[in-house]
Amino acid sequence: MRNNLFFIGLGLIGGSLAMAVKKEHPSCRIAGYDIEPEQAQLGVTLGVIDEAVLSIEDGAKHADCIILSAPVQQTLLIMDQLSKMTLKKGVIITDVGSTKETIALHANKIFTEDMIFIGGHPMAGSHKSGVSAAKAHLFENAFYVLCDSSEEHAPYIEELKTLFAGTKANFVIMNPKEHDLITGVISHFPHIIAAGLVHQAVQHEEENPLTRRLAAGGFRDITRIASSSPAMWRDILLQNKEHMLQLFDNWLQEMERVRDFLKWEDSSAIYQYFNEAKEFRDGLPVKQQGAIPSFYDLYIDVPDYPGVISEITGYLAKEKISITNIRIIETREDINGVLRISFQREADRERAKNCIAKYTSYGTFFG
Ligand SMILES: NC(=O)c1ccc[n+]([C@@H]2O[C@H](COP(=O)([O-])OP(=O)(O)OC[C@H]3O[C@@H](n4cnc5c(N)ncnc54)[C@H](O)[C@@H]3O)[C@@H](O)[C@H]2O)c1
Ligand SMILES: O=C(O)C(=O)C[C@]1(C(=O)O)C=C[C@@H](O)C=C1
Repeated sequence: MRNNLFFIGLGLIGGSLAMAVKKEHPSCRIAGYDIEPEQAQLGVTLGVIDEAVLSIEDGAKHADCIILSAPVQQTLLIMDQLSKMTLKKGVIITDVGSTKETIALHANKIFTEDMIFIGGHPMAGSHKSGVSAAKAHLFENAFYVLCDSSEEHAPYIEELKTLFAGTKANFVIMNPKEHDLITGVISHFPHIIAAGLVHQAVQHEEENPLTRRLAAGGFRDITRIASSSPAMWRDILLQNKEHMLQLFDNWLQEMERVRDFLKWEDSSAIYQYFNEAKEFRDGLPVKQQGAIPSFYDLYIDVPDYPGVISEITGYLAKEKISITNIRIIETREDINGVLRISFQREADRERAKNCIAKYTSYGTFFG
């Protein structure tokens, strides 16, 4: 068992992985380095890591396994630094980056055979950044891609899976190029669209100041990911440039196609367009996170009075039930509002339903 772990870049993903490791293997000693030392220090305060080190060299020389969890362009630079250091023979080096091909090619070029590089990508996350947002269960049921199919590395891959067993993720081996193409479609390009929709609203706001205030459920849902870290997404796009450029061409054609349906008032084509999308979307697995994290929603019929949100969250806090999101869907004078609370796990939603029934007479239903 590899007992000394070293995380470089201690934000949402590094922190979450460190917590999952510690939960499964309490005897592991986890050190962390972050270019912003207060992040690593916060990691110690929050119990995410055991020790914050002040340089990469300090943490790397004793490590049995090094985890690179910084934005992907930074990962390349950190790899360069590691390749020039004296590390433990047979050290496993892995990363968590959202892109895999450039990193894999770089590792092949610079690491000696005593440095075992296995590229990785736990495919769940959030628009939040920083170690304070880290959660041990972030990757539960998500896919955890490992990009290494070499026979010689098979035993090391097994070691890594054992080390990361606390993530409760589903490990899959994938070719880096294939990984970048698929994640380009279902993760990277959608982030461009979300940011694009926000830019469109900003332009409209100049002429119609009500735009921001009217931005309701649909706009908020589809643009949630526009709140993600700009540095992280800049790096991802730069590393997945070729696939992204192709996806831009496909997207422009797709928008032309639907634009024509509308231009010619082809109502059956418009219906078909939405219906096909709905069928695919409705068919996505809901109990598995995959790259699209599932949120388990609970709707609560609540009276419309100031303080109702804190009443409900108070009951949930009493029973230590964590929520990921909360929103009033509809509030009008004199009628009930509907409060939507999202949970990361189905079990939490079930507990919340029972909790609300215990303390109130408000109706609840699942979304
Ligand atoms: N956020 C997600 O949803 C998600 C999901 C899966 C994978 N990833 C990947 O995980 C990695 C980290 O993303 P995150 O969401 O944890 O971001 P984050 O911003 O929460 O954390 C990244 C941390 O890396 C630090 N850092 C930056 N440059 C560094 C350097 N040169 N040396 C040391 N530390 C450095 C930052 O200060 C920050 O604390 C990225 O490569 C990203 O592509 C993100
Ligand atoms: O849930 C989110 O906010 C995410 O953006 C998570 C998300 C994704 O696109 O699904 C983002 C990047 C990752 O590499 C993996 C997961």
